[in-house]
Amino acid sequence: MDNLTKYYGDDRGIEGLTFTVEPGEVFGLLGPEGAGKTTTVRTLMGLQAPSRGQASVLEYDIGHRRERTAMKQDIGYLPSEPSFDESLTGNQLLAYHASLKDDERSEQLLEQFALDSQLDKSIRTYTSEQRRLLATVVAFMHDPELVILDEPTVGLDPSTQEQLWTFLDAERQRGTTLFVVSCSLTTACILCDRVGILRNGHLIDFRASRQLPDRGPRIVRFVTSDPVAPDAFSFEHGYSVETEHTDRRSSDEGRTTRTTVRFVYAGTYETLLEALSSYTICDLTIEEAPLQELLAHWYGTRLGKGGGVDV
Ligand SMILES: Nc1ncnc2c1ncn2[C@@H]1O[C@H](COP(=O)(O)OP(=O)(O)OP(=O)(O)O)[C@@H](O)[C@H]1O
Repeated sequence: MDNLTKYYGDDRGIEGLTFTVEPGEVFGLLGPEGAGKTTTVRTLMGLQAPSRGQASVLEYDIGHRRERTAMKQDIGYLPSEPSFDESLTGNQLLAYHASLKDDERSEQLLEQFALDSQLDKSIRTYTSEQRRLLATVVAFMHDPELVILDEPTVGLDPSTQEQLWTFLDAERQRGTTLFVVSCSLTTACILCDRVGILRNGHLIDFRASRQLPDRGPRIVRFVTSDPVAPDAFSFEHGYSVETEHTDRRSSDEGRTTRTTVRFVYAGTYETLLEALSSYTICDLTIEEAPLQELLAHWYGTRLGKGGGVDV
């Protein structure tokens, strides 16, 4: 991409994106909601014209209609929300795609994703997981050199997510180039060799996988009746620690103080559980932190929609 820019009227989608994804690389374009990820994919796929700049996908210049058409047959594309003609069966859909771009491995992929028994049924009857896996088969069936994946694991249950990560990791080992667009740091940490951070339409940084945590950070929130020292959760991989004390009436008519501790944590669960084990825990939740939390930590600012600075 060379200075790839897309404006919607006066609204900026992306501006000045310049970078190259190397053959065989798994590259992650990571950004919060509204940062410009979908704009980048839609522009690369030739679904909308750039306002300025240019890009080549494999050897195809996206500025030329014929080259865009040839490019779409050569690469694989997994949209974030695959849509199909619901009246078709899985077999009919695959036959249609095979007629457009060849079929070298759908049989193997269908077996791997346990979809082979579904193929005579209409897509209308598929679960959302089965639809996503069917779209994955369509994206990889012609054994493309490059696959563009838009939010590949959003909305999948944990076991299907795991299955897709394993599949994509095997694809990496086969040498397929993957361009993964995601707002999930966990997906980026697990899959990518390198990520580009998109914020407010600008690419602000690149990080190699060794500069990423092992997993996406979690928000840990727990409530304890024990006193908590102010620096108790200043771990190497913990940050944004907040504590709040509340006074409660207890059952024996006395009063108890409870402390709620919330922090963002990107270390191992063993270290976390060891730190928590010295407290009487009244309540505990651990959930994936939004990407904004990590970007705020890395770049020292609170980020709003699109990754812009919240003021
Ligand atoms: N069709 C459109 N018309 C006007 N503005 C748009 C259009 N599509 C996107 N934008 C704007 O461009 C910016 C980037 O949006 P984009 O959808 O590319 O971000 P994103 O990172 O994909 O976000 P999300 O994760 O929510 O899909 C946002 O400010 C958005 O409001």
